[in-house]
Amino acid sequence: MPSMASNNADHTAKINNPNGPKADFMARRQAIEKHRKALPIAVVEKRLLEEVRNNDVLIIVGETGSGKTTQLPQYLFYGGFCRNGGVIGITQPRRVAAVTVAKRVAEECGVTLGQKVGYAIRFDDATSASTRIKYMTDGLLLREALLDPYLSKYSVIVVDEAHERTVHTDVLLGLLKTVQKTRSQGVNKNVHNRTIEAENGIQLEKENVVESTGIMKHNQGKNLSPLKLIIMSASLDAKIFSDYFGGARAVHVQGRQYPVDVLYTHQPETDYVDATLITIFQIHLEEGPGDILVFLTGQEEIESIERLIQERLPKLPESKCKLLVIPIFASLPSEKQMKVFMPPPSGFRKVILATNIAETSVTIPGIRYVIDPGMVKVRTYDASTGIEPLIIVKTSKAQALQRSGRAGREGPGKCYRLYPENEFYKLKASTTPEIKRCNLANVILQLKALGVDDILGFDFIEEPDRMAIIKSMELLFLLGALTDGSKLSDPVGHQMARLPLDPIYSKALVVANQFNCLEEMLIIVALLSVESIYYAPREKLEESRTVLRSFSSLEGDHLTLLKIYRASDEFLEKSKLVGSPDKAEKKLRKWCKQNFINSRSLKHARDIHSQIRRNVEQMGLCVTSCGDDTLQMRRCLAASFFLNAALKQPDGTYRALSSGLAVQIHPSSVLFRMKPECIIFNELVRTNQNYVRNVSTIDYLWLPELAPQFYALLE
Ligand SMILES: Nc1ncnc2c1ncn2[C@@H]1O[C@H](COP(=O)(O)OP(=O)(O)OP(=O)(O)O)[C@@H](O)[C@H]1O
Repeated sequence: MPSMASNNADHTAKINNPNGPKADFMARRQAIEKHRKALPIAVVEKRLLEEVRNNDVLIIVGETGSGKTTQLPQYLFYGGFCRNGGVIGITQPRRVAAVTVAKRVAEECGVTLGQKVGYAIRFDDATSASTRIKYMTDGLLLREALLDPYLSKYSVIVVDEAHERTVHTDVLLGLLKTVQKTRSQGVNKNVHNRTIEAENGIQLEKENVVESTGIMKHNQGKNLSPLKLIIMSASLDAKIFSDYFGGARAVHVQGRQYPVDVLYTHQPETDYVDATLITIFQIHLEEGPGDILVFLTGQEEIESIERLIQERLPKLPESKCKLLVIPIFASLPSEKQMKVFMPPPSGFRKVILATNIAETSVTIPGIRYVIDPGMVKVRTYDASTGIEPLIIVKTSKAQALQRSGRAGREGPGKCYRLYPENEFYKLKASTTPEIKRCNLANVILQLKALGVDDILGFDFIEEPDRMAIIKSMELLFLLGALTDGSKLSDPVGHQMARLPLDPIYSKALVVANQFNCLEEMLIIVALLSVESIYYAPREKLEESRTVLRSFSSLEGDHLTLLKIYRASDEFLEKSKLVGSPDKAEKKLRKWCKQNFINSRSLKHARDIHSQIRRNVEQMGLCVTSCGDDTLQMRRCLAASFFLNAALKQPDGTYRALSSGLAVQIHPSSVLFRMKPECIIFNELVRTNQNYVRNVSTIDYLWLPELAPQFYALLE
């Protein structure tokens, strides 16, 4: 039976070579070289280098798959841009792209990953002193700027996939604009003991910064070279970026490697999940070899389609090959995410069910067919209520182009858009920048930590809503992160800025330290940071409720979550005593299934837990436990989440105290039937009703006692 894996030219080199592994290696290198030379960007290599030499800021727009992400950094390296030890930094909006592209480029350069070519993402640094081409997330580069405000080790920074306009990309652009200006003026010649208020309000040369960071000390008196800045994408409105950088030059790289045939439905689909399933099976039964990539909106949808495929597969007419379904979404542990990049076993066709995590930059070997239902889940923010609902909306044209661009990377491909063609033309050209639709508390915290005092005066590429800035500042003030003078408070604000969490959760950890229940809060925050850890198939709903009752705490969902986590931890530790770690993990997955727990979400929460535990320990906080004192724990929850308190009304519904919204306890909560007088909650779900999830019961009188800064204002 022929392998359905791919028609990848590179794969051919993997076939066992009778002349041994060395010949295999040579054949693969030759295939890679041939492939590189055939990329559309290869013919403009010299011109691009000239453009970078002549322009401090360059915008590059080129078709998906033309070779921007993998090739340009190599051209720059060989073009002499690392000559004085400078590093070429390339930012990506997503971790998975940073990792996989770095791996590919290391392979193309014939070097070990982490040497000349490396990557750095949060909690995972595969770079060394010899790294010259460094892929990283945009968020990571922002964190680097906290330690090294000049980004002094970089000679070139490439902001890739800028069209995504993540909040990190937007803030980074503002920061880079200032850093570039400062570096080109060479003001750093007399770095120490001076404070220069640069444009954007960033204090680049504060004495305390110089004193407090080794990197800055190292740079004292050193003449930093100018910084080159490149902004790249396949689907970018170059004008916005060009205007922002004072009329920066934009160049277009023409041509794509392989054609992608785009197909549309005749009619709008009423049920896109069902239409997706039908399309998967149709391709599988009727089309030639090649793997399938499907874009879905989130973990729950992916898991439900995964189940439906497995259910319907046996009923299909016999096909030449079998289907191997592999999910990929952000909260999946990274070793599981990497599975999508591996070739399937012989005789299998891969179907990858992905969120928009696989939408940009990545090349998944073997993909020939893309299914795009045209929907995406986005977080929004309502500044008037402070609510951040996740909603499912239509993609933009830019996203649709990126999605189709995941096919046609190793040969001609097909993209099935599950909507009529005229709908495509009605889509928004690009996605609304995240900064215009998100809670800005985290951004403000980071900007403050960078020394930007005047947030309203910061030169954003597109201004966020003033109201959203003010509301987010208010929130930070109420959380104690800002002083009356709007400076980062000491130590709370500084501690919060160091934690890679939503500010409310960062504050909860700081508060828990004071309540002596940091051990418990670390677990709770980790569990609140993942999608639901419960998993109950519809047909087993009653059974799951009975099983889960054994973990229920009458005091609420937070303590219930804590019990589940501890029970799973105890089970895992016991299993490790009698078997290998792998076997213990396997047993834990079985335990999860029996207890209707989503083992993927639990694993993700365990990873987050160990990461944030390391963070707080590095910050010098002491991880102590309040033991069985659940009263203390609930007081700590009230002190942490006081902004999300709600009071029972005579009709049995609740009124959220900060927004005034009428809400109800979600049926999945352990408090759904009990209906206590006063609650705090962590999530608001908007369907036809406003439901609150992750709820605990508290005493109303605790609120003015533990959060007088807010409840005194309400009086
Ligand atoms: N991990 C990989 N495995 C196999 N081939 C790869 C890999 N990464 C890249 N390629 C090949 O290199 C080509 C260029 O990829 P690259 O990511 O540089 O393009 P791009 O122009 O940046 O695309 P996009 O705009 O979609 O990010 C791909 O089309 C593919 O043929």
